[in-house]
Amino acid sequence: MDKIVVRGGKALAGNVKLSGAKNAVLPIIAASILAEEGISVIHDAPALDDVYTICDLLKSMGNTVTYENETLTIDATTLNSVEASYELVRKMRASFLVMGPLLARKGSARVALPGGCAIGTRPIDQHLKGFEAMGAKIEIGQGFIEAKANERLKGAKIYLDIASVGATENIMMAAALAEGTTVIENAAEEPEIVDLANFLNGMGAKIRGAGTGSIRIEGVEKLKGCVHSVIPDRIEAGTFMIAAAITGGDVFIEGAICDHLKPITAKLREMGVDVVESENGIRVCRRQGPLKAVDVKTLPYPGFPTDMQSQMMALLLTSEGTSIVTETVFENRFMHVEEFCRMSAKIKIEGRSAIIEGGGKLTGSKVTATDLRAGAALVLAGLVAEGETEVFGLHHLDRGYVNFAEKLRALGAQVERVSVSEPKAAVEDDVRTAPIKVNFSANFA
Ligand SMILES: CC(=O)N[C@H]1[C@@H](OP(=O)(O)OP(=O)(O)OC[C@H]2O[C@@H](n3ccc(=O)[nH]c3=O)[C@H](O)[C@@H]2O)O[C@H](CO)[C@@H](O)[C@@H]1O
Ligand SMILES: C=C(OP(=O)(O)O)C(=O)O
Repeated sequence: MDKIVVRGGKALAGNVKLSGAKNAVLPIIAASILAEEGISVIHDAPALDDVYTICDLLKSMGNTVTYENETLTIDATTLNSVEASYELVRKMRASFLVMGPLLARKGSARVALPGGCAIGTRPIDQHLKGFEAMGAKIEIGQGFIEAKANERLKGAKIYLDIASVGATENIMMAAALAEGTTVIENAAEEPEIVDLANFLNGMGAKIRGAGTGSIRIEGVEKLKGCVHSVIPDRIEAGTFMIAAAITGGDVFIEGAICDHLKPITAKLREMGVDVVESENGIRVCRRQGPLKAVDVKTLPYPGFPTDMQSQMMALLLTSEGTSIVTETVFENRFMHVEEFCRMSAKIKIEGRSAIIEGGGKLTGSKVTATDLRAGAALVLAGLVAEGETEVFGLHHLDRGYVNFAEKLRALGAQVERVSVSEPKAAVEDDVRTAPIKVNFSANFA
């Protein structure tokens, strides 16, 4: 077990290069299962624990996977199982994204129930509703969801009750090989859905409207492997934008797609931060005055992302005045508040809102990441806290950030990652959401 040790007080400066987006690469890897012919080559695949986990899952189903220099090569012609085991699905909910591709290609899938996690219950009813509308029979028992289609899936009109990212992706993948046309209404509009649609279209799918609330998929008979580059990670970009703003630094975030970052850019500007957009990245400039308090409400894209809520909260702690952060996407995504309070933060929770008294001094402390973004947010708070902050629970952070401490250090932060032996009980308590670290070279040998 490792911890990150941060000493506050340095303004960050320089250039940071983004990795590929976790939330784009995971569904793309799942979609690669749809290829009955050819090999998929996925560039800019970030070296993250979640990527290793989904690759292990693909391998457990007979696919051939290799990873070198951030490029994944997936041969799904050797697929010989339609089962996703509890051991792998429990490490990462996104494993459930193999259900749509398996069902469409093989006519059946047996996937362990993904269950809840640290940020909420996260049901999958909208995914299942979509599969059923396409003709699948669903059975749930003994901790597994079994989906079966006696014949090829049929295109259908599916209205999602919630614009769910995962349900939109799972249904889009299943519909790519279905007979006839599927229309997903109230579809999620996240950039990662557009990236997945581009990958599927590269495989031979016929998808239009990804990135809008209405996606139209004309099913095709066969899909082939293709070559694709994953989009840069907008949440990693937003995290570094806040790292710059919180320290009053000047950082260029190379590779950032400004359009994907509009809600974050808008909030930073409202707070008095100068943000310069350009074609090859985004720059957060050295700030002149104090930060202003603002209110933030998380919403599906293009609203403010829930995956940036805790990092934004860290920034608001350093602003002048009172801010209100309202979380509308997940029902339990304020677990980091207690950890911030260990650092002398003044935050009160009222229902789905957190009321933040900004401007007080943050003090270095021992804290634990409660989910992956909370891990990053605690490090950000540590960058401006008085004294030393130690952040534990890094298995969360490793799911979604490549070399976080190293990237911050290259910008001048006093951050290091060190090995510690954590108390056994603390590790066991967290087993439901803790991804088990896999030996990368061993898994991809
Ligand atoms: C791997 C990945 O891409 N993860 C992202 C994805 O998660 P994920 O795809 O799981 O998130 P969803 O968009 O599905 O969830 C949004 C809300 O809808 C609810 N819901 C979802 C599906 C369903 O069938 N029924 C239902 O009620 C969820 O409980 C949640 O409250 O989008 C989230 C919201 O932007 C992000 O925080 C995650 O980082
Ligand atoms: C909640 C997140 O991811 P996941 O859906 O994979 O748990 C996240 O990336 O912040």
